[in-house]
Formats: sequence, C-alpha cells, structure tokens
Amino acid sequence: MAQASRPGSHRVKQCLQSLVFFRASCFSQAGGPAPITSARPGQNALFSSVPCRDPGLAAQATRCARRLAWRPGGCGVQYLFISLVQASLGVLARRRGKRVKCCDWLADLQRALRLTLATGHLLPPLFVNTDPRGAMRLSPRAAMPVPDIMCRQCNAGCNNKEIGTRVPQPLRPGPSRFIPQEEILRVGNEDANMHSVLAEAFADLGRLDNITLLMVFHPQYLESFLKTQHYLLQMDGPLPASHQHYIGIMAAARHQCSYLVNLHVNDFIHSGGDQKWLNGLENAPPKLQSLSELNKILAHRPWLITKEHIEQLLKTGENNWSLAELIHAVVLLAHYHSLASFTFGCGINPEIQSNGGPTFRPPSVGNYCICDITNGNHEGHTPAGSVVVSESSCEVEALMEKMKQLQEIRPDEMASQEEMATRFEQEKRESMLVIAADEDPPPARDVSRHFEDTSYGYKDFSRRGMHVPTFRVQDFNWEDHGYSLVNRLYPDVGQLLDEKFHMAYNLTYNTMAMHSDVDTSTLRRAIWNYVHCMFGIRYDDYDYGEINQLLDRSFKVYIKNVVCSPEKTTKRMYDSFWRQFKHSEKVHVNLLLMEARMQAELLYALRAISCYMT
Ligand SMILES: CC(C)C[C@H](N)C(=O)O
Repeated sequence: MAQASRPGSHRVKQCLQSLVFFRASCFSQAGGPAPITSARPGQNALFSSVPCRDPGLAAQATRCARRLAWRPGGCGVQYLFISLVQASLGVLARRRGKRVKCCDWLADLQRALRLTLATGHLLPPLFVNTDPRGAMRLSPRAAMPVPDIMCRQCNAGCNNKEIGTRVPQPLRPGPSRFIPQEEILRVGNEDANMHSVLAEAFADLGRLDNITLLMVFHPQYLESFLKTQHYLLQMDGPLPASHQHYIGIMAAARHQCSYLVNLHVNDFIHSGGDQKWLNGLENAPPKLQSLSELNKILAHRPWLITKEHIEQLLKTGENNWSLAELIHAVVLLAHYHSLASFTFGCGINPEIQSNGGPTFRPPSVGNYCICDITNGNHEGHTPAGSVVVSESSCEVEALMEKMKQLQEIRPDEMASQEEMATRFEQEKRESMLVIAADEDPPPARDVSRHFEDTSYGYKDFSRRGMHVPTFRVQDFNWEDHGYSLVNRLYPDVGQLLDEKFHMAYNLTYNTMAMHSDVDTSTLRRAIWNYVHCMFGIRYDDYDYGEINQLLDRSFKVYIKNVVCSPEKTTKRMYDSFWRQFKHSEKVHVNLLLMEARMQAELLYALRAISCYMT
C-alpha cells in the first residue's frame, strides 16, 4: 500500500481507527459520559467497518476518555469524539498525498480537544489549523484538563511545547435561537433510528451541522433530505463540484442567508474552487454569471419565468448551458432558496467557524448582532407551550374541532366549481396583503457581493398593481410532468425529489400539541396548499375556504415571511403562532413550508423548460 510506506501515515490511520472506535462507543451510549468506562471497541460501533488493530492505542484512548468523562456539565464525550474524528479526517483530507507526521496530527487533535472541551461545540474539520491568528495561545481562564495524547513513536507528549489554545466564545448556545437548547436532541440520547441517520449524516458531511441537529426531530425526513442533498452535491452530476457550491452560495445569498453562504464557501474552497470568485459574481465565469437572472426570478417571482429565459441560457455560444446542467442548476437553486427558508424559519445559529459564530470578541451587550435586534430577536427564549394566555389555552381544541368538521363534509355539501375558483382567487389576493415585516434590513456586505440587484425581492405586488397569474396543476404538475422531466435529464434526481416531497407531505405522528390519535391531514394540506396559493398554484379539487378556517393570522404572517422573505422572519413571529405546540411540530411546519416552496419553484422552472423543448 502506498499509504503504509510513508512514515507516519500508517500510524495516523491507526490512531484514527482507535479514535473512531471510541467515538463510536460513546455515541452509542445513551445518557452522557459515564458509560464510556464499559464501552468496548466494536460494541455498537458506528463505523463498524473500521477495525481497531492496535490494542495499545485503544487502551490509551480509553484512559483519555475516562479522564474526560469527568468534565463537569457541558457537551459530553460524544461531542469530543465527534470532534476528534472530524479533526483527524480533516487533517487527513488536507494532507492527502503529502507526508503526514504523526506529531503534527496529534498536535492538531490536542487543539481540537481543547476547543471542544471549552466550547462544547462540534468542530468542523476546517477549524483546526485554520485559526487566522496563527499562533494559538491559551488564556489561563480557558485552561481545561486536557490529557496528553502520547505519541509512542516519538515517546513524548507531542504537544508539550504548546502552552495552549485561545478559546472562542460561543455567541449563542445551541443550533437555534428560537428553540431552547434543552429541547434539542443531545447526541447520544437518540433512539436507534435517529442514531443511524445521524451516523450517516456525520459520515457524509464530516460534521453534524445545525440544520441536521434540528431536522433530526424528523429522522425519516432527514434521511430523505440528506440522500437528495448528497446526490446533488457529491455524486458525479452534470456540473463540477465547485460550480455546485458556487450556485449554492448564489442561491443562499439571494436571501442574505449567511449561514448557508458560509457553509458553501468552505465546501467551495475544499472542492478546489477559485477563491477569486468569492470576491463577487463579476469574478465568476460568465457562464455562472448568466445564471444570476434566473436565480433572482426563481427566488422572488417564479411565475415570471418564461421559455425565453431558458432559451437565453441554452442558446449555442461559448458560455451556454446544456439541458442537463441547467436542470442540475435549477434544482440546486430551488434547494438552497428553500433551505434558506428553513434556516430563517427555525432561527438556525451560525456554525462555529462562521461569521457570527463563536468569536474572540469579548461578549458585547446582549451578544446579538444588530440585525437581530431590529428583528426583535433579542428577546429571550419562549419555550413553545409555555405562554398560556386565555385565548390560546383552547386554541388547539378549537382547531381540532374545525378539522373534524371539515373532514365530515359530504360531497354534496361541497362548494360549486365556480365558487371554488372564486375562493382560490380570493385567498391568493389576500395572501398578497398579509404584511411581511416592514423593515428592509440591508444585506450583509459579505453576502450581497454574490448577487446583483439587491433591491429585487418579494414585494406585495398586488398593491403595486402586479398580478400573479393562476397556475393550474391540471396543466402541469409534479407527478405527471415535473418528475419525469427531471428524471429524463438528470437520472435519479426526479425520484429522490419525489420521495422527499412525499415524505414531507405525508409525515405525521397523529399528534396535535398534547393530543394524540388525531388525523392532521386537513391541517397539513392547508399549509401546503397555502404556500402554493401564494405562488398562484391552484388545485381545482381543493376548497381554499379551508385555509381561512384552519390558519389564523399570526400563522399566515409567519408562513408568508418564511416562504417569501425568509430573512425577515423574527423570533416574535415564530413565538406568536401555535403557542401550545411543541418545537418539533414547528420544525415540522418548516419542513412543509420548505418542500412546498421548493416544489412551487420547480414547477415554474420546469414548465418553462418543457415549453422550450416542445
Ligand atoms: C405540523 C403538525 C400539525 C403535525 C402533527 N404534529 C402531526 O403529527 O401530524
């Protein structure tokens, strides 16, 4: 093996293997760090395909883990080992093809360890060794008991010259600023189902990002989401990896979603992308620049997409797109626009390495950035269900009663076709008048350079004399048209998207806040159809009168913001709808909003592509 012939690299692999083992054993133990002492290598191993061949190292790792297990409070050893493995995978990835010195590697681990212990955060691989300040020094306040990992080859503690590491302060605890950390699954407390999904997510992404940590409230959905995302980004598709990530950046930037922009900047660089492109769209290749118009319309007014837009991109010339590439790009754009909705809708916090993530700045007043303050996000957490005001105490029961009544309507009691059409038009008009937040926060500078025309957003167009034409799903729908068109041009993606849409649409636990055994289909359908209605999409067999009965004003305000202007979603909006429901149910709502929005965008883009082709 070429690897083994390099001094050190074999050793690195062994270290990695034993750490993977212990991380795996920790991961499989519920209830915190104590059970580590009884964990045996291989037991419920997360990466069972990686055998541990070095008992000496394994014993050393056990000792180290035992000492760490006594860390008071905090993140637990699970995180620690996740971080270790991440760090080591990151180091291996960066040094692939170069000589690896085990001392360097162990020093990296040591740093990763200290940071993890002090911050309680997962460390993305890139973080280690990429501290822009270069020298990592320890402030005594941050000194933590960190075991020496001895390198038996050098017979010394590899890190003995280092005094330590300065520790960044987390700005906000947990993955979401809307949901208290205690409500969110702690890695290690998951059931078998969640465990395997998290394991896959971790293996795939090399980290458990905040989006994953929220979506895992709904493991079946998460699985389908990750599968699709994996296919779009990691399998050989029509577009090269760097382009895929750049398109992700462009799409997220349209909604000023610095969370997603930052994630993809990292991935873009990792995939060999040219850093110059990150200085602004005008530095990217003309081919990517030409996508910006479609990006803009798709994000904010997809009903305006015509076959001329498609023709423009496909026409022969130096920088033209092929059909397969265009489908790939369209799916990526729609995916990231909708994911921005999820990110803002759930108040996702920045990852540790991002702007706005843990920082070396001293904590300032309130620890919130200015845009959060203008958004009303400086208020404390309000756990869902904890605000009991008189009108909300029977909110759930009243809603359930209405759902029941709607389910009992007999076919002969249904409204006439004309009446149904009128109700749709009325709901569509009214949805335009639902007021989104009125402030227009300026886009963050680092994000705005990825797109042009920052003033172009979703507007309450009807008040400005604009009209959203009605899109009839009998003429073009996902099942009969969109699905097969995508599958024809980008095999398997149609299938994956189809599964994901179905998963989101049909997901149910038959619960409503504290009630169980409830058929929630009418409510979920109303949410889905309301999103489509805002985009002008009409199902002629659906009575849009149901929407008004089931979705109250505060919920509509929230939906409108999350779907049309996600960057304007505030904690106040999140808190003020469905006050007795669980946070996991509000995340569930976000899955519906995100997928309905994605399907709506795709329907418009695919209809235009299909017009162009015929
Ligand atoms: C979004 C919620 C109303 C979903 C509900 N908890 C269910 O299990 O179906």
